[in-house]
Amino acid sequence: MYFPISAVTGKAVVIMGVSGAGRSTKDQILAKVLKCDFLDADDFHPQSNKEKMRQGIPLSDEDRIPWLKMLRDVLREILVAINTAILGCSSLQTHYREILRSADPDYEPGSYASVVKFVMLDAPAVVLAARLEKRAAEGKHFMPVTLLQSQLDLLQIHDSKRILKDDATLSPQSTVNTITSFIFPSTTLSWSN
Ligand SMILES: Nc1ncnc2c1ncn2[C@@H]1O[C@H](COP(=O)(O)OP(=O)(O)O)[C@@H](O)[C@H]1O
Ligand SMILES: O=C(O)[C@H](O)[C@@H](O)[C@H](O)[C@H](O)COP(=O)(O)O
Repeated sequence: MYFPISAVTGKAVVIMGVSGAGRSTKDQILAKVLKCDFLDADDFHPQSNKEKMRQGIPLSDEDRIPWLKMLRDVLREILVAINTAILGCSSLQTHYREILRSADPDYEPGSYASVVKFVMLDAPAVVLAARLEKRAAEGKHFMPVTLLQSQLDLLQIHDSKRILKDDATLSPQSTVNTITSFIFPSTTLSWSN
């Protein structure tokens, strides 16, 4: 199927939200459909951060900021190479998102005018808790359900006009369609593989 490369160059989309919102699931589908790089922020956490979360201790700014700066640097390399990336990252606070927005070398702090865009996956806490419990019971993940409340408490979306909200209870295909038409309006999607 025809896929216009020019429609998806030099952009980054961060799929944000609390644990269990479905970031990893949807990012992977989105990156496949858009044929672009996919990054999972969890892969960039130092072992100490993962161990902390495994023990049910929420991360602090001191834990998150070096991790976010590393993600910013990786995104910047992609943007400078005029490529596109989808990043799944909690990005719970406004100042965390500012670090990621500054991956755009032209970004003026506080302006929100960055090629790094945010989409928040939003779901009721009861849905999130059920997903995390199921995932943990399957032994698939280090993140315990007991950390969900701390994530919800930390979630700050004062800049919500700059964030596309998406209903995380809908199917991944529906989310991908919403995100694609918002961020890459001229893109022809290929669902073939
Ligand atoms: N739209 C959805 N409907 C039902 N279950 C979902 C949906 N999205 C994700 N899940 C399930 O919820 C759990 C958490 O999803 P995941 O993508 O790992 O979330 P996150 O990366 O945001 O923590 C996984 O077990 C996944 O299979
Ligand atoms: O900022 C944080 O506190 C973490 O990044 C956190 O938000 C993230 O959810 C965990 O790393 C588990 O992530 P997943 O549930 O997506 O694997």
